[in-house]
This record gives sequence, structure tokens and C-alpha cells, in this order.
Amino acid sequence: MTERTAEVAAGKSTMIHARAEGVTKSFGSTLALDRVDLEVRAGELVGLLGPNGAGKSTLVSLFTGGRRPTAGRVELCGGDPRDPRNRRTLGATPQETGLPASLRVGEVVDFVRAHFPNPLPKAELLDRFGLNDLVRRQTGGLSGGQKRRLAVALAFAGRPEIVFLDEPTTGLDVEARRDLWEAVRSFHADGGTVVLTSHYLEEIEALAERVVVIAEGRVLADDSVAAVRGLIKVSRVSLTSPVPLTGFDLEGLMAVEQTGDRMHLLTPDADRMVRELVKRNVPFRDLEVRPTSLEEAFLVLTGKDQK
Ligand SMILES: Nc1ncnc2c1ncn2[C@@H]1O[C@H](COP(=O)(O)OP(=O)(O)OP(=O)(O)O)[C@@H](O)[C@H]1O
Repeated sequence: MTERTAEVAAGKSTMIHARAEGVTKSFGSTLALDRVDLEVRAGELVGLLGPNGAGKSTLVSLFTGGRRPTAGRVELCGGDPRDPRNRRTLGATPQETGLPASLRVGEVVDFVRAHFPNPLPKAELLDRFGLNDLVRRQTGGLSGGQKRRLAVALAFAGRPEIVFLDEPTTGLDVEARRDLWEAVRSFHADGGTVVLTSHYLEEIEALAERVVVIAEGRVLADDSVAAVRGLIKVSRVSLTSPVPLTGFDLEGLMAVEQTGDRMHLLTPDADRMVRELVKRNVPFRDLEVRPTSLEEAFLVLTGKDQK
């Protein structure tokens, strides 16, 4: 166990690896990030969760020095992420990675490792990310999932202290996804700091202890996985009723949507909602209950789906 690992294991680490303070980023008239505050301490594994266009990739690109904030301050390892000296211990996999098509997997790994003073041994890197069988293959001929695995592996080539993984498992099959999770877990167990983005709470749940929920450029929640699960656990109770539901004052109703003659009631507790409907003598037929998607839960959370 390294000194840092021991410190992290003992919960003593207060070192901030990445920090955003009042960060705003605009692209023309699009406000991608709106006064975001976030601190990532050494040894943490943080999941950034949010729907499409929430601002996750933009935040990652600010932390990794790819972009500059419009307002506010971003720090990586105590300094400006745009200064290469502060990126020496950084590893990153952006959402889309351009790999030189004519180079072989082994050559790309060699090329990236050569940029670091103390890289991970090639065999270990290939092994951890299941790339052994692909070493002699040109990257241009790899499948989307294989390219993704290589791109994520490259983030770990220089033995980083902190890695940013932007939707690392997109396009991976179940087995490859599990292998990748295992590699991330083992990096974290050795004291590494991880920030990963995802659309899926399940993915973040499999890895992270802390979830930062982002929607429309703002941090909506920063909490444990269990707390966030409670926050975004929304069910949809659908029914057909000959009468409008307004006026029934149903307890636990977060929002109502209508498609044709079907009414969809969004609620944190579907059982209670069904009891409410019966108690208040609401006439209904064809009752159906299902969990909502994360996107729907976010609409409710951001107040876009008012009753
Ligand atoms: N280079 C750019 N030029 C213009 N608008 C941009 C640019 N990059 C991002 N945006 C906009 O900023 C907002 C946030 O985008 P971002 O890619 O950060 O979201 P995201 O949460 O990563 O989404 P996804 O999950 O779909 O990748 C979106 O409205 C997007 O269209």
C-alpha cells in the first residue's frame, strides 16, 4: 500500500485533485455550464450523471485543459489545467477518440507510453483491458467496442493519479463492460482518483460512491448513490379515465402527462398512488405501472414537467 493509498483508506485525504468554482461555460447563446461548483478529492471515485446535453463533457473538457471557462475558476492538481505541468498526472478518455487508423494497437500503446517517465508495463496494460489478442491489429479495423477499450486503456498508460473517463463503456458488450469496471475499480483501490460520466445510474452505482447529478448545466445533487437513487426514483402510473384528474388533489403526484386518452402520473411511490386513486374514487381502466427513464426523472427534477 502506498502512502497515498493508506491516507485515502484512512479517510484522511483532503487533497483536492480537481476543483470548479462558479464555473460557467457558454458556446454562443448556449449555456453549457451555469455556475458549477465541484471538488474532487484525492482517492475519490465520482460519477457525473446526467441526460444528453447536460454539460458533463464540457465540464470534463474544462478539467482536462481542453477548454477554458467563460467565467469562474477551474483547477487541476492545484493549478490551471491548461498548463501541461498540471496535467502530468492526468489520464483522460474523451467521448470520441481519434486513433491513427494505420497504426497497430501495440504501436499506439508504445507511442502513448513513450510520453511518460514511468509508464505502466505494456503487458499489464494490454492484459487489464483485454487487448492481448488485438496487439497486431490496425486500429482502423477495430470494432467500435474494441476502439473504446483501447482508448480507455490509453488513459491509464502513464500511471495517472487522476483519470477522467467520458462515457467509458459506450458501445461495449456486457463482458467488456465488466472487465472495464474491474480495471477502474482496481485503479481506484490502489488510491487512484476517478471521474466518470454516464447516462446510467446503474453504471455509476457499480463503481462510484459519490454521484454528481447534472442537468442543463447545473449541479442538481451531489450525494451518495443511495440518496440520488431515492431522488430520481420516479414511477409512471398510466391509466385511462373518463374524467379529468385535476381536482382530485392526489397525494404524491409530481406531474401528469397526457397522450391521447391515456394519462400518465409521475410519482415517487406507485403503490401509494394506486391506493390514492381508489380512495378518491377516481374512475379508471387499463392501469399500468412502470419505472421512468432517467430522462423522464430529470424532467421532473428540473421542473420541466409540471402538473
Ligand atoms: N463546441 C460546442 N459548440 C456549441 N455548443 C456546444 C459545444 N459543445 C457542447 N455544446 C452544447 O453544450 C451543451 C452541453 O453539452 P455537453 O456535450 O457538455 O453535454 P453532455 O452532458 O456531455 O451530453 P451527452 O451525454 O449527450 O454527451 C449542449 O447543449 C451542447 O449542444
